[in-house]
Amino acid sequence: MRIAISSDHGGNNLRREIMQLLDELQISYEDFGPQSADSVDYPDYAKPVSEGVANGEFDKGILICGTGIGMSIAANKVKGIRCALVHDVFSAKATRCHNDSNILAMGERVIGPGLAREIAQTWLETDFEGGRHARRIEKITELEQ
Ligand SMILES: O=C(CO)[C@H](O)[C@H](O)[C@H](O)COP(=O)(O)O
Repeated sequence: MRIAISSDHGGNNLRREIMQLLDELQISYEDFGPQSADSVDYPDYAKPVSEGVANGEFDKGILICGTGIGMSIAANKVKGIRCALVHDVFSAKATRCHNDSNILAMGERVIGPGLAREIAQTWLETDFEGGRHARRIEKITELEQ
């Protein structure tokens, strides 16, 4: 599994925490920054991760900003992206099982690093269930046309 990850300035610390988790889990990833604490615009950092997942260069993406909201809105503008904004473990599991979400968004100003790590690990390790959920994903895809 290959992961693309980025944040804005509001998500820098949590992004580093999640990259540490990916190292621990021996999951390979590409870090799209930012590399400084300067204020940046989250759509600029959502773009390479979302496009990389949409074009198949990466299997999944992780986006972090202050709330996760801006990142998730931006990511979901890219065709083929199903970005889930998640701040609890139940939803992390459910969005993989039911929505086959391919990007996880979280907010550094919303949850602490311990919960964020648990959410990310659950999301990374949970498979899509298919079945009735596949039919619904097809209908989401139709909305993109
Ligand atoms: O997009 C967001 C809100 O939906 C993110 O939380 C951003 O990180 C936030 O807007 C950045 O705010 P700042 O005041 O410029 O740090």
